[in-house]
Amino acid sequence: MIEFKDVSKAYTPGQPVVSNLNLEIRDGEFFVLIGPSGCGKTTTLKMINRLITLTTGYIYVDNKPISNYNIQELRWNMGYVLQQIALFPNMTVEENITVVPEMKKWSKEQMHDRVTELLESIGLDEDDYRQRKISELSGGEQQRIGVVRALAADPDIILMDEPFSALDPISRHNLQKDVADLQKKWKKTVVFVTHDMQEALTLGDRICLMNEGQIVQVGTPDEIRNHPKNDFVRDFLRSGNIEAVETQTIEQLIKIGYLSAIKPNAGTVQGSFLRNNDTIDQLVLALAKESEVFIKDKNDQVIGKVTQAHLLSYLAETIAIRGEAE
Ligand SMILES: Nc1ncnc2c1ncn2[C@@H]1O[C@H](COP(=O)(O)OP(=O)(O)OP(=O)(O)O)[C@@H](O)[C@H]1O
Repeated sequence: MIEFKDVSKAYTPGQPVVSNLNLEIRDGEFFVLIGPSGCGKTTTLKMINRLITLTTGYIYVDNKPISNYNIQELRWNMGYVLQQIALFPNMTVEENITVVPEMKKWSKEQMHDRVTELLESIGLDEDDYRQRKISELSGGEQQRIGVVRALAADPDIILMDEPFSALDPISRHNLQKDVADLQKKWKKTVVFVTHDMQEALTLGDRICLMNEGQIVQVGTPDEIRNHPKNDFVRDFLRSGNIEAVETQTIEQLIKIGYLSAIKPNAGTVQGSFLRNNDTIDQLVLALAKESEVFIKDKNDQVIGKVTQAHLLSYLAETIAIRGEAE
């Protein structure tokens, strides 16, 4: 667990950019820090691995103040992924991934197996990618390597600072999915900074919305969407084109009848699947590739399918309604 107790940071004495932060980030949780530019997200994140020294208060990792840790021990146990890909361009993929395991004196065999495992986990062919130089990879591939490098020495905590903001929407979406899958698989505690509300709602188990160095609201995506604490939270939701949960999830299409039944006795259903509480954005991406997508409910039961025609009709209606409102 990571715990903030009355934490403040002032780069200039008397002018705190983060004030009286009290937070508990649970083990295995995907915790998102979000807020407008300059609100103190990066400062908060970097205080956790002591890249920035806090001014007052305490941060505890597993009940021990971070100041009591040997700094190497602390950082080796925290993966760190940045927006600017901080890989070594002239070194190979393998050499980049094994920087920390190398420092921790893992055996050659252990490191080789770990690289294989990590490349597999992000769908990159190990024979093709292991010996490639970073400079020979696309931006999306580089950022994938950045993510698995942070996982290489099996840290308990991963800190991520706007890791996908420089990527195109498709690479971004794919990497979001990879990171969500990796976090679930390896049960890491992730602290993730973003200013993109859609990203926060998709990835976060809990979201901490900050403004001017203070916490405005902490809650699950549903709590934030359904019970925004004040107008600032409402405005921030709107900035991500998120009005309210029911207008933005597949459930909305289902409610108005855009769901086709699947023939009884159709046998095993094959194709793409989404859940009724997934977002319309996810549906758009899925239906850009397939003509129909099967929808599951929260109990994992397939309840029907949504087609491209359904989506188009729904979007046309939404545009028409917006037009009337304006
Ligand atoms: N090294 C520094 N020295 C002085 N002031 C700083 C320093 N780093 C950040 N600040 C200031 O602290 C405040 C918070 O910055 P921080 O980078 O934490 O915000 P942020 O929410 O991550 O912003 P962004 O989304 O733009 O990255 C800003 O006003 C910034 O100008």
